[in-house]
Amino acid sequence: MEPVVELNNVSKSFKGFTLKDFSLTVRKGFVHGFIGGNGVGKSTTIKLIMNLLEPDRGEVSVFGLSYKDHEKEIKQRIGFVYDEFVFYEHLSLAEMKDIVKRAYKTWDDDLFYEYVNTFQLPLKKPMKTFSKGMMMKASLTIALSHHAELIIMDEPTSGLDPIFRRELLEVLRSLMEDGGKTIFFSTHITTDLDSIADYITFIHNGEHIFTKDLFEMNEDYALVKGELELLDEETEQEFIGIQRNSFGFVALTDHKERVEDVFGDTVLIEEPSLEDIMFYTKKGAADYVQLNS
Ligand SMILES: Nc1ncnc2c1ncn2[C@@H]1O[C@H](COP(=O)(O)OP(=O)(O)OP(=O)(O)O)[C@@H](O)[C@H]1O
Repeated sequence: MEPVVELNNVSKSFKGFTLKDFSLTVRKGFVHGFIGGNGVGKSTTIKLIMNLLEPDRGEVSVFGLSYKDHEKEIKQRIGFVYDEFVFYEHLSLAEMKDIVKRAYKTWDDDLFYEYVNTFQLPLKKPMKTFSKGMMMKASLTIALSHHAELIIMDEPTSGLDPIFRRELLEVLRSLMEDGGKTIFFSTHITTDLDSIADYITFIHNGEHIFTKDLFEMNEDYALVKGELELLDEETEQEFIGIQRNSFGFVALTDHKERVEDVFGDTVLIEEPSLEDIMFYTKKGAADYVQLNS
């Protein structure tokens, strides 16, 4: 499958934080969710993809092109939705549109007004009067009005109410119906991804933990609950992370069938949420560091 974004062993350091040898492929035609806790490097990665930051090491390419020689072309083909206020506050949306449209060869006024209608946005009011949800809608409207092939969004749903989050997911879903488009977005609201993402990348403390197909994740991962006596050095190997309490243990595995064979009906097997997968994967990594330090 054609890669739209490729990061190859990219590193970027700030005081107290390093994105380490980060590699990532975002494939054309899919929705790719980027998950991780606060301050783990999601925005840094997105800024590297957008060429808003330069890597210390490694390579970034978008549409198979490098920013060094093709910055303008790449930016023409991306719709970017950022989590911070990027517009001039005193302008109205109509005024903002007139400024932004000059930058894009493929700007489409009809499409712009269609989104303004869908989102019921005021065209003439200064944008400084917009609520956070309205700002996000305005930002999305601008990002979608030039027929971008790749939509990149940094935390588009954070701080938004559930109704708007659902509306946004609907817009993204209908965008994907046209085919040929790719969406990459970061979030820490993992339930938003369950219904829409094809691939998930999990980042923790600047490290790429995994990129997986969501469908395969649902097939392979399981949350296992049982009594503490079932755990020993050998059976513990079956799990990515284990949490013990006075009633027993809860653990995550990524080879459900094998665990079913090993434990039979002595354990309860449930479908994990993405949040469970993040929690136990992080826990497993922390326990591993503790055991080996
Ligand atoms: N320009 C910068 N200069 C110095 N430190 C930075 C800079 N940008 C980010 N950092 C630090 O790098 C770390 C990762 O930040 P980043 O914004 O990428 O995290 P994030 O996963 O997007 O977090 P959140 O979900 O909280 O927005 C943080 O510790 C942050 O303080």
